[in-house]
Amino acid sequence: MQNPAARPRDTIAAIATAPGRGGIGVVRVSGSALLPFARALCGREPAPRVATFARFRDADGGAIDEGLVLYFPAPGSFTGEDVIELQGHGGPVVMQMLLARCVELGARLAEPGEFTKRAFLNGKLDLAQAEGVADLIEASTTAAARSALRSLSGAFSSEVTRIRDALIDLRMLVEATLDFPEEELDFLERADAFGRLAAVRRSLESLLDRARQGALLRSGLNVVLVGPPNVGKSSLLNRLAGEERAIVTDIAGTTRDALRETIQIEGIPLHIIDTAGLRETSDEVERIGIARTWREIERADVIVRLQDAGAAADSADTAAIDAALPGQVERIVVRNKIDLLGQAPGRIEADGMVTLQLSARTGDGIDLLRAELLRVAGWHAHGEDLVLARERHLAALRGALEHLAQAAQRVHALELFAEELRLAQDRVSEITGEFTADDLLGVIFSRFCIGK
Ligand SMILES: Nc1nc2c(ncn2[C@@H]2O[C@H](COP(=O)(O)OP(=O)(O)OP(=O)(O)O)[C@@H](O)[C@H]2O)c(=O)[nH]1
Ligand SMILES: [K+]
Ligand SMILES: [Mg+2]
Repeated sequence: MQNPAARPRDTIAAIATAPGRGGIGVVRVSGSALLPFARALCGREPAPRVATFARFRDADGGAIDEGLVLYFPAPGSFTGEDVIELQGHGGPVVMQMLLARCVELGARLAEPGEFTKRAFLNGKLDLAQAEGVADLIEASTTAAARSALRSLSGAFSSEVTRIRDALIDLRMLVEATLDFPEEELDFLERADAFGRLAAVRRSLESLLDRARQGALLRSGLNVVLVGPPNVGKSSLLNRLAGEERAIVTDIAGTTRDALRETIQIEGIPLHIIDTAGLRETSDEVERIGIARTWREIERADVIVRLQDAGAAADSADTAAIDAALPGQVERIVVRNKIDLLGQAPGRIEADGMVTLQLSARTGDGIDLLRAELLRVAGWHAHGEDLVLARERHLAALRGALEHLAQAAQRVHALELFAEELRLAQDRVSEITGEFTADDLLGVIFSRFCIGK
């Protein structure tokens, strides 16, 4: 747990509403013993936890704005400290004046995520819940928002805590037997220690699976459209996006800059990237565009490699592209323009490689591509129990599972068995922040927005 002496005590303030003009703007202040602050600002002490009308005053007693003041005495507040919220008129100038007045009264400007960080340090939220706050604000789909709310309300944390507790029970059992070396295996078998280890592994695997699905919801996938010029990459982007985003012409080398368009399939954000067609060229601008294509390919989660359905499947240009593409990235081959050949849409799987036949122009077969994108993304969960995981959570869950796999192989060396259980427990505890380095906290909270 955190050292209480290390708790921050200075007063912080920030505009908590989004920048720009709005009907209402909120300045949030957190610190200790804020009543004198409120008296100086509002001319009187607001009652706790009720909305009080007030005139916000400058140092000379002149009005800056009028609105509502809310006062949450410690520890019954978001941060666990005294919190004051000033609801004024949502203009950027008046909000800045109100914020400046708070600074004049001794507050300093809050860093990004500092309110939530204080809530964490004061034990109001664990780390996974704090991340849920940021993820809810940043959620780009309704499914992502629902999962973030589940994390925020502690559903993810309590699942993690249950697994941690099962590991602690198991460790206690194993460590208790270490003193009786003759009977230890017998004793552990009677206590079903190995059955319990298998059960913890199953719970971790299930959580990791749902966390992986959640990670997909959170950040989506980069899907890069590549191929020779004129095969219809830009047409396919437009078809997937449902609008004319990219320029389409019959001139080879039309697309230069990579163009990115985010679409949703079953709530999963997919970042579709149209690129410059790959070929040898002496055109300087096109060459720069092609260099950008390769940069996008490096960042791809899925590559959709297009070819003209009328061209030979193993034509020299597509063969050269295939040879240069990274082998470990998921790849879908699309034979486009089947309308010109009068062919029906279709899906062919051979040697683990899926080829789709479709027409970007007519839209025939586009559903096959959508379904294929979900399939290669590994999307299969639809339930309410998704976890909006971050890479850090996935790494911790994977690490814990590795230690448990090691433990399962060490049942004849019980000290090592116990040690692997301890390491697994540490990894699981990283998620809720019981066991987390300070520099990691800095990284996590600095990515929040100001005022949160
Ligand atoms: N008949 C037919 N024509 C298509 C289809 N898809 C694209 N085209 C045409 O093919 C030509 C090239 O399409 P683009 O989408 O610009 O191709 P691209 O791959 O983006 O080309 P570059 O940006 O130059 O690399 C245009 O004239 C499109 O109208 C299709 O499915 N059927
Ligand atoms: K073109
Ligand atoms: Mg193009």
